[in-house]
Amino acid sequence: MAESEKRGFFGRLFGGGKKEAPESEPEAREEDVPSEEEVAQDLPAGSGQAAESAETAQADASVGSNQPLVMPVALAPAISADPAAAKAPVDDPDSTDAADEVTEAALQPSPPGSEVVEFVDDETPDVDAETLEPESPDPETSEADTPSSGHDETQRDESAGEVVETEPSPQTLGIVASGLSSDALETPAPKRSWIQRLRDGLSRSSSALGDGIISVFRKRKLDAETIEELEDLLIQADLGADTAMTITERLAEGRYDKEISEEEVRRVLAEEIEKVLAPVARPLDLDTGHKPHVVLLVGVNGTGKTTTIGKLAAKLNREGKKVMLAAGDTFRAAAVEQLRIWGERTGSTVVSRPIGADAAGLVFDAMKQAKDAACDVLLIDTAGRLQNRAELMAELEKVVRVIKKHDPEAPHTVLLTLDATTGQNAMSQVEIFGRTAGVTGLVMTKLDGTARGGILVAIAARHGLPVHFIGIGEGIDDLEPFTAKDFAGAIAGMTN
Ligand SMILES: Nc1nc2c(ncn2[C@@H]2O[C@H](COP(=O)(O)OP(=O)(O)OP(=O)(O)O)[C@@H](O)[C@H]2O)c(=O)[nH]1
Repeated sequence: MAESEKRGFFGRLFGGGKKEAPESEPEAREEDVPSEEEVAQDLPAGSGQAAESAETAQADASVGSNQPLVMPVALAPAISADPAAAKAPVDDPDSTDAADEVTEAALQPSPPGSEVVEFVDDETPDVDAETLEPESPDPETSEADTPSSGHDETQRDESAGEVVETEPSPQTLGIVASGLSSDALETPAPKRSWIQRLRDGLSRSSSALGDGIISVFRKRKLDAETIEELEDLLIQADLGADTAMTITERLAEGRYDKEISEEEVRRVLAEEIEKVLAPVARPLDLDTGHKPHVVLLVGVNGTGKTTTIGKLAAKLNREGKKVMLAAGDTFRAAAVEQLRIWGERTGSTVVSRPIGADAAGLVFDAMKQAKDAACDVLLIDTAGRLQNRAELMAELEKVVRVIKKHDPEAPHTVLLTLDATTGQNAMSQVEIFGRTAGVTGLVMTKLDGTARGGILVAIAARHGLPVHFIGIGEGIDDLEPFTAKDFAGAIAGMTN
C-alpha cells in the first residue's frame, strides 16, 4: 500500500509525519467569541492583533507550604440565590424575576460579614502604569496620567464617581434574604450526583472515542493503518498527539488479529489518560502565612471566573476564613452585581468601583482593604478577555504589577478558568494567560454540559500545570476537586 494511503485522516489532510491536533480557530461559541457588535460594546476597540505564538507557559505552580490550607470537598446546603441571574442585562425582562421574589424575609439583614465597599473615583483615582516603577512606593494618582483602561471610553458610565453608599439592591436582597429562587418554588428535579454530571457532560467525547475505536478494531485486523486511524480518533478528541500514540501502542500490544472488547478499550483508555492526569491533580493549597493570600482569577469571557470565585468563597468561609472579593471586572455592570450577590451569599466583603473605573486602581484599593481588614484570602475577579487581544492582556499585566506593589510575592495563586466546551483554543489560553499573568493552576468549568474535556489531557501532558477544581454546575456547591481517576474514567466512558 502506498504511503499516502496508509496515513489516517489528518495524516492525509496535512501530510505531516508526526500528527498534531488540527489548529483550531477560536471557539465559535457565541458566549466566548463576541460578535462585532458585542466587541464594540464589551471589548475595547483595539488592533485585535494576534498574539505571537506562545512559548510553553512556565507558570510556577508552587505555592509556599507554610501552614498550607487544603480546601476539602466541604458540602453545605445549597443556598438558592442565583448570581448567574445577575448576568441578565438590566432591560432583560427575565431579570425582573428576581425582583418578583422579594418577600418579607427580604427585609432581613445580609449574612454576617457581608458588606460592600465601593470606592469613588475621585477619592481613589486610577493607578497609572508609569507609577508602578519600584522606586515609587505608592502609585501616583493623576487623572491626566491615567491611561485608558483599554475599554471603549464611550462605554463608561458618566455617573461613575458619584456612588458613595452601596446597599444591596431590592432585587439582590430579595433573592438572597428570601432564600428562595424561582427554581426553589417549583418542585425540584432530583439533582444528579457530581460524578454523574461529569460522566454525562463528557459522554459525547467518551461515546465518540469508544465507538470509534471499537469499530476500527472490529472491521479490520490491527495493522499500521488501523493504528493510525486510532490515533486520529484520539487527536480529534483533543487528547494530543503524544497521548494518542501512547494509548494506541498500549491498545495494540498483543492484539494483532484479535478482537477487543468494549470494556477493554475503555479500560486501557482510562488507564492511560489517568497516567497523564495524575501528576496535575493537585488540591489548592493556600499559604495562610500571607495576609491576605491573594488569588487572581483570569480567563476568556464567560469561562466562569466570577462563578468560581463565588464557589471558592463559600468553601473558604465554611472553613472560617475571612474572605474579601474584589470586583476587578469594572467593565461589565452585571459582573459587579453578580459578585455582590456572591458576596452576600457567602458573607464576604466585596470591594467594587463604579463601572468604567480603572481595574488596576480597584485592585490596588482592594489589596489595601484586605490587608487593613486582616483578611485571610483576597479573591480578585478580572474582566474576561480573549487571549489574542494584546491591549487587554497588557491591562491584565498592569493588574498583576499593581498587586505586586503591595506584596511582591502576590498574586500567590493565579487561576485560569477553562470552559470545558472549548477545544484546542484552550491550549493557547493556557500559554498566553500563563505568560501574561503567571497562571499557577487551572479550573475547568461547565463539565456538566456537553463538554469535551479531552484538551485537558493535552494541556496536562504539555504544561503540567496543576488542575485544582472542576465546575459541574452553576450552584454554590458545584465545584469539585479535580481527580484524575474520575475525569479519565468519564472521558473513557467508564460507568464505575
Ligand atoms: N453549567 C455550568 N455553568 C457554569 C459553570 N460555571 C459558570 N457557569 C455559568 O457560565 C456563565 C458565565 O459564568 P461567569 O462566572 O459569569 O463567567 P466569567 O468568566 O466571570 O464571565 P465574564 O466576566 O463575562 O468574563 C454563567 O451563566 C455561569 O452561571 C459550570 O461549572 N457549569
